[in-house]
Amino acid sequence: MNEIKIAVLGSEGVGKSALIVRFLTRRFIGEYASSSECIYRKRLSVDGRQINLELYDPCSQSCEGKSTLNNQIHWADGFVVVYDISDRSSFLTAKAIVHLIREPHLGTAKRDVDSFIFLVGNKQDLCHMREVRCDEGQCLAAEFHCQFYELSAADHYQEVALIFFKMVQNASLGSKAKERRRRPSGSKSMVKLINNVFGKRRKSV
Ligand SMILES: Nc1nc2c(ncn2[C@@H]2O[C@H](COP(=O)(O)OP(=O)(O)OP(=O)(O)O)[C@@H](O)[C@H]2O)c(=O)[nH]1
Repeated sequence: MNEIKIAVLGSEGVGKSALIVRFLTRRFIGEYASSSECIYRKRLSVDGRQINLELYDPCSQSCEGKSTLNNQIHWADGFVVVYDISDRSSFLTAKAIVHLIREPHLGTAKRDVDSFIFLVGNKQDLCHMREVRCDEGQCLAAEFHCQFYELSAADHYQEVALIFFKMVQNASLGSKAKERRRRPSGSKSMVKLINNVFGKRRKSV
């Protein structure tokens, strides 16, 4: 059984939890608890192989047990780096994160050869408020050898699912015999995910 670890990174409010919840439950809820970092687990069958997927959703706000970006980078096999197309500062943060992931000093070969980065411009449904052009995302992705997607967690279940499946597929091809490193604290099952979505502090759209 393969284990694939994917970190979903990006600045506060870009829709990291929305993307993960959309993938895991097919639903866009619109309000997500964000007071703690967590890992969601899912078992998948990809190309006939059983995969134990772990999805890391960091806490952007200050909270106990917060892992550093460096730890997140060392933990993950692949990265979904998210920005909000209607928020230029989130694009700059995404750029900094991608840069950091590609930094040679952070890495071992795992970072340079095996790591996969998908750059995702979320909230495409807010294109009337767009601050980041699509070609800017494409250029950044090309510069850092990432795959690029622009979508809306609110509107596009199929695209969201495709991103995670592709990432798992890529990472599973490159993940054989990888050493396991420190993992961020916190862990949530699907039951806790549901509680998390429905039961905690709410944020409005
Ligand atoms: N219009 C629109 N809103 C979205 C979309 N994705 C997420 N949102 C909204 O953006 C807000 C933030 O979403 P979250 O998923 O909590 O963002 P996050 O990146 O996990 O935020 P933190 O946990 O604070 O880091 C919520 O109000 C979501 O409903 C989208 O595709 N379109």
